[in-house]
Amino acid sequence: MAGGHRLLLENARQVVLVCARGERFLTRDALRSLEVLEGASLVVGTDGFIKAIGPADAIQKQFSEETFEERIDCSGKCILPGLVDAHTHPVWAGERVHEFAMKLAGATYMDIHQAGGGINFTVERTRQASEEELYSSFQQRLGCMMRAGTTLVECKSGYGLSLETELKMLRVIERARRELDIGISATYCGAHSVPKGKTASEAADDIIKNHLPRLKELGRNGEIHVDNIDVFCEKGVFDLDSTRRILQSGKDIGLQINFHGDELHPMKAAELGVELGAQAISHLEEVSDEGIAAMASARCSAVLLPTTAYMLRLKQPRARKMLDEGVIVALGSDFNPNAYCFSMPMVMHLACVNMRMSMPEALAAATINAAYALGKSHTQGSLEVGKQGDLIIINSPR
Ligand SMILES: N=CN[C@@H](CCC(=O)O)C(=O)O
Ligand SMILES: [Zn+2]
Repeated sequence: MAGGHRLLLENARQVVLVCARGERFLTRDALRSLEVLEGASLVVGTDGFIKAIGPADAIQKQFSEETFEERIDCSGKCILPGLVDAHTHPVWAGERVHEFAMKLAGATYMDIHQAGGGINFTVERTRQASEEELYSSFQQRLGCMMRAGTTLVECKSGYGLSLETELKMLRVIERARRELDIGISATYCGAHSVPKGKTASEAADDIIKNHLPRLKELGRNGEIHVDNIDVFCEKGVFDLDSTRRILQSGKDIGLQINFHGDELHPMKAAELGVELGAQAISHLEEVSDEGIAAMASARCSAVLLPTTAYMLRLKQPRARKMLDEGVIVALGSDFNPNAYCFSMPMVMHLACVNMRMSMPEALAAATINAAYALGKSHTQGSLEVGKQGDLIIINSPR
């Protein structure tokens, strides 16, 4: 239709752009206050991209001759960029409620892991599940995330460990990427735990010799698109050397490095990530001062996960120090059978209360900086002309 557009959002009390000058991330002073327009409207074109944002009367004049598939009166409401969840484990079968009871009785995450529970428990259940079962529960979980305002989510494999089940999980993620109205950044996390009967080094060899070449082939054929490579770099899981080998091999086939580091023990994972050119490192409860400084200068983003520290009663990651030193701080829900949280608003709230982030810092960390962690801040994470029309309207004046 000539002169036609998909959507007109009219006369919002506020349009929270987050940033307005094509910034790929926000740090330091830029986090003191975010870009906000009062009494503004926004137009999304038929291609799904933002065509105009501005004062309501100016947009009304500019588009007076145009038609829209849908118009929404946003009077008294607030428009925000869709939230970006930079870290989730959303494809799995079974549940681990008995482990929650064990933790309440005093067991640590690693006690349970070393006894064969935790990730390995979920691996058993996920191996037994059909692709259809996994897709069905995954779809429901994504629905819950969307209802809480998430429009772009990072989704990891990692409850297969064997090539067969890792590929089953990645096919499930690929299907959702094609069929559902939510943006997905897919992560291969075959090094989430060391499979029974193997050492970390043997598992790394298997990944490098068998898993990654197959992923490369499937990517080339257009069957499965994977964006990131992840490893759980932790004492008693993957040591620094195995982590280095896996991440470097993933990078060699074109994947962005985005991994779990310095969570339960100081491992110098941040230093390793910077050395390898990682886009993002998650957790970082135990990161060193040198690791923080290195991440800041390398523009390697820190994906902080307030639900994990809360659930496992860990010490909080040092968000304030990271922010003060100019690290690109992002947030993720860490949704997984151990941390059952779909909601980025809840994650922002925990980041403010428990990690002492300000509200603008938390919102930037859940939008533009989380998009940066996924290498997608050129298209998502703020409301700017030319970016995807991923947005949420909240029934609140500010
Ligand atoms: N720490 C490693 N992985 C997940 C937990 C996964 C699980 O326990 O199933 C995390 O990020 O918290
Ligand atoms: Zn995780």
